Amino acid sequence: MIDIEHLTKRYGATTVVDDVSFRVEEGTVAVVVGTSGAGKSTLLRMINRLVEPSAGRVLIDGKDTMTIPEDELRHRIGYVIQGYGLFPHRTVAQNIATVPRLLGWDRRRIAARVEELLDLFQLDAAEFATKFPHQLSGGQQQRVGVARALAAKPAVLLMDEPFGALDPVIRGKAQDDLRAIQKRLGTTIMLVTHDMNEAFHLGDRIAVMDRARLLQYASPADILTHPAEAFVEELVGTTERPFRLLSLTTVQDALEPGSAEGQPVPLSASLRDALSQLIWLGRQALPVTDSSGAPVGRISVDRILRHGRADP
Ligand SMILES: Nc1ncnc2c1ncn2[C@@H]1O[C@H](COP(=O)(O)OP(=O)(O)OP(=O)(O)O)[C@@H](O)[C@H]1O
Repeated sequence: MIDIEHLTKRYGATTVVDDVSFRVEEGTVAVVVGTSGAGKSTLLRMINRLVEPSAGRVLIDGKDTMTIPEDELRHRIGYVIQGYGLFPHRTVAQNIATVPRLLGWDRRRIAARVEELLDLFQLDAAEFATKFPHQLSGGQQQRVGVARALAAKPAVLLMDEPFGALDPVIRGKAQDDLRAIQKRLGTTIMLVTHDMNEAFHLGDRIAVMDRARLLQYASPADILTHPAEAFVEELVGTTERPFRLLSLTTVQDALEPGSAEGQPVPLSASLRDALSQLIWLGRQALPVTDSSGAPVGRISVDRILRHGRADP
């Protein structure tokens, strides 16, 4: 859990983060969005004290970060930046082993951890452990960067535009993978991005910043349906609103009893994907199946449209 309390950063007469407070609950993902120069990266970097706050404080699991030695703090908090910051002359295994080595883990424990992480990130150890960063694709480097940040099992992971350098297809996959790994490990994540789709895809909570101030901190659905200020509404994109809302809800939440003809939709699909399939196939309703492929009901255009309204 991260508690940010009245956090402020000034450079001379300029305030770049202005009295920001919010809590990131344990095991959840908070995404910080906002325009360029809003203060997002500075806010993130105050969590691990790469930037010293001018005022306010940060507590991690209730402990004031000022009472934790800086080295220890950075070992306890994973940090991933755009470009991944991999050491070019170290192999993938050596990169991943960086923090465990600094912490004095023994060789066998480090080797086991590296293998475990390569496996988790779907990188075949026999092929990748001894490669150097320049021998990897952007997507593979990105995975190694996140694996390295997670090596010492940090409770908190900070990510600054972690997918910024990836093309849209790889980016979507990397986001899905991160979400799955985060759920599995229960890591608390604070992630900075420019990309609203990414914010809605990954965030349990979204923090909207503008000109050093936090304008709103709320769930994606709340940000969409109750934007605190005109700026938030604008940032979310009014034409995108219903589609974003539909992406947040699964077929399970709009399931109707009964059956329908046609290609079935999985229960776990988003309403956006279900609507897309309904439009494409020219149907008013389609059957729904669970993960075993068994029919469990139907999904209809009418029901989906109700979920995309401002006031359902
Ligand atoms: N070391 C510094 N000295 C002076 N000003 C700084 C320093 N670091 C950041 N700033 C200023 O603070 C403001 C916020 O910067 P920050 O990088 O936090 O914004 P951001 O929201 O992350 O922007 P972007 O999305 O473009 O990365 C900017 O106006 C920047 O110029």
